[in-house]
Amino acid sequence: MDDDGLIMNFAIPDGTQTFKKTAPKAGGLSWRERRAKFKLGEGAGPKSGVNSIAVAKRAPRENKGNFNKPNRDGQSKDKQNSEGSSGSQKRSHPEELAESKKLKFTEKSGEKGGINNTYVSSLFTAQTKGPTLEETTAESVSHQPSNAPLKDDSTFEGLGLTEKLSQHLTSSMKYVAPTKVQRAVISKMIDSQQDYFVKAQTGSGKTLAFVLPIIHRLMTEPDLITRLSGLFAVILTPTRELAVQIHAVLESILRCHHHIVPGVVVGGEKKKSEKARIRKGVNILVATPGRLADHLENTTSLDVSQVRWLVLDEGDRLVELGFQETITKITDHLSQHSRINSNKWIELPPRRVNILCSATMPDDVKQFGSTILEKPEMISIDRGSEINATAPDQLVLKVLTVPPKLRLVTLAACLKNVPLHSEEVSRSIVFLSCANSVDYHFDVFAHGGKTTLLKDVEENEDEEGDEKNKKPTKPEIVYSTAPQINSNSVVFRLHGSLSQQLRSATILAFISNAAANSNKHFVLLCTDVASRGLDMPNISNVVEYDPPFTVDDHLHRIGRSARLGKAGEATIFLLPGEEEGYVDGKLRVVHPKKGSLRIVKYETILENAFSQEDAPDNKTGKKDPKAKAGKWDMHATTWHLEVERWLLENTAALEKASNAFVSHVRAYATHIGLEKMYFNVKTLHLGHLAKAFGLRETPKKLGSKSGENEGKKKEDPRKKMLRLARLAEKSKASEFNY
Ligand SMILES: Nc1ncnc2c1ncn2[C@@H]1O[C@H](COP(=O)(O)OP(=O)(O)OP(=O)(O)O)[C@@H](O)[C@H]1O
Repeated sequence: MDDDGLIMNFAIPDGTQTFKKTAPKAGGLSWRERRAKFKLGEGAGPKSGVNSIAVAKRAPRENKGNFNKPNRDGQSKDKQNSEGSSGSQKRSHPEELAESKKLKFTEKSGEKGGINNTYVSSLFTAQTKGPTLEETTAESVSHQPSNAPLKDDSTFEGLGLTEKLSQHLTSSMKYVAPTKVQRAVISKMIDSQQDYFVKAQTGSGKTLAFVLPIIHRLMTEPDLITRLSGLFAVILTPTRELAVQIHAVLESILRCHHHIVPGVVVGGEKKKSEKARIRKGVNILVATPGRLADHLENTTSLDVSQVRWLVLDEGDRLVELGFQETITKITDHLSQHSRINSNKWIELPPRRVNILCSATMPDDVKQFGSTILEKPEMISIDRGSEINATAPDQLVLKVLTVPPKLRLVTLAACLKNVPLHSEEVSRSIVFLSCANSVDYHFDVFAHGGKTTLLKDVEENEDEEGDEKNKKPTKPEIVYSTAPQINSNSVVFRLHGSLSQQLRSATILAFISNAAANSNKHFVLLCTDVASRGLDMPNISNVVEYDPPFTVDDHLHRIGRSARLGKAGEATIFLLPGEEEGYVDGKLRVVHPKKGSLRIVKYETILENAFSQEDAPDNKTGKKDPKAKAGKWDMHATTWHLEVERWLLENTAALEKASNAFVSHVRAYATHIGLEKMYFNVKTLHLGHLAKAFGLRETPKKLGSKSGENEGKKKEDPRKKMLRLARLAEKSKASEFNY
């Protein structure tokens, strides 16, 4: 087990120290110099913004009311520790005077100072380590989509599917032609009994690729198959949401042939109604592994003696999440209980066919797969090799190198910048590393907004009506308007610690295309629980706010956009320094198309978003009297100060911020060994990072509580390392990812 970073991660920071860097420091210009160059036209930014640096130097008095102390102070880096004095706040924003007392701002130099030894550091400080990556200035190139339906004369019927099924696909479901992976898999599976690995890019239609040949064979069986005929196919998925989604796909395809019945069993609270459904009979069962194993053990009516297909969808994720043991248990059970009789159901495969499917297929997954699959054939549609997976060609990835302090405000800016569509909903997905961080950031954007509770949107009972869903003890929020983004945004959250009812209600509300939602921007904050297989409409942008744990996770996350030939965009946040090496080291390999990876300056994003603060308010049509044209950096600072102020006034929110920060750092420490050269917890500037959580100092609980270990025997370092590694591994599956 790789211990790198784990022990260091739990060292106690004092809020002022920066960790000794093990890798060379990033060079590059200071924020001020870059900004000045940018404004002089050496960058590509628009001219609307006023050069606050130049203004500051020419007319310090004019800028006295500016929160942005670094601008005012010119080059004296060491004296730039304050967002603004109470006097300065009074001038630009009178109502903030009272607040400023609460904020205990200090003008003292250095990082410490102020009442209770608190300090407020500026967002835009010159000492911030700046990005070194060169901005991409070349014209952006657009590429032909690599995951679209085929444009040659391929048809579903031409692949051998029945006329009834093909017509249903084209007429009712409006699927004109198959995709590459569908052509390859359907033509093979339609009459073979071979096992397959299927690897194809995200959004290329893999679900239909394995589902259609199964349905076709069940439909064409001479003896009519009905729900009473038995269970013939099992599809396993790593998440409940994906299972529910695949079940919905099956239901819509089977509208053309009602005799075949699909079912779904997932973790949650409806075991009794699941049992009832199984008892009535299902022919294709979609399940999460744990839940299926449970039913195999406890539901006597679940007869698996006729199972002819086992599909492991997102197979690599199933392995990563440690489901191998459960899956092995399931396959052993299936094998032991198999009673396939070749005289019955003569058109179905005479043995169980196994398929493992994903956009990424690391070696260990293939190894594990080979223990279940028998002499499998690999069907790989990726333009890369069998080993390397790539992003869809048409997807554009924007890389933003953002100094730690500016992360939160830059995220807000990204979300503010998403264009709205008068006819439909725009959607963004923001990936964070852990559940605590999702909850906290939800509150950041939602505070002051109007919330919608679960009881307002949930369905009252299961379709069988034999089990009422348990009511949560306290009201759960499904979504909220997000005034901290703008008046058109609505924010949602999804992670594994939420109740299943809330998770389902959230997905349903997020993908709703109700007319009333036109011109709205839906933002889903989530962990990697939403990174696999979920197919959601109109995702304008996927934001990887926290870096992925592996480059495969990156491909799956961004794959929520640019699906089935549609254009798509993703943005990844990196920190200046070692993280920038991730671009050439990993990202360019999986985004090989020229111009598909673009380095973008965070200043451009901030300027676009916060210059808008000068625009008339959508509702009132009036301009904000406080606004100063083009002073995006000041507006950005004000936005961030509002967050800090809210935290100071709200102890529960402050506690959440602190927990989120701690979980975030711990999650960061779990990056895989191979990628630790880019994501090394030892190189994080914790103080600056805390600022991006609205905190003025690093939470003490990151390390052990003071005095906690006094008098205790010093733990053997090797044992400690192993203990912490085990702890991190354990929590990885629950707290961080799932
Ligand atoms: N031939 C087709 N024509 C039109 N739309 C299709 C076709 N096949 C699939 N789709 C649609 O394309 C979308 C993506 O399909 P699917 O979810 O199966 O992709 P995937 O390859 O499994 O992606 P991921 O790797 O992210 O799980 C779905 O909305 C699906 O309904």
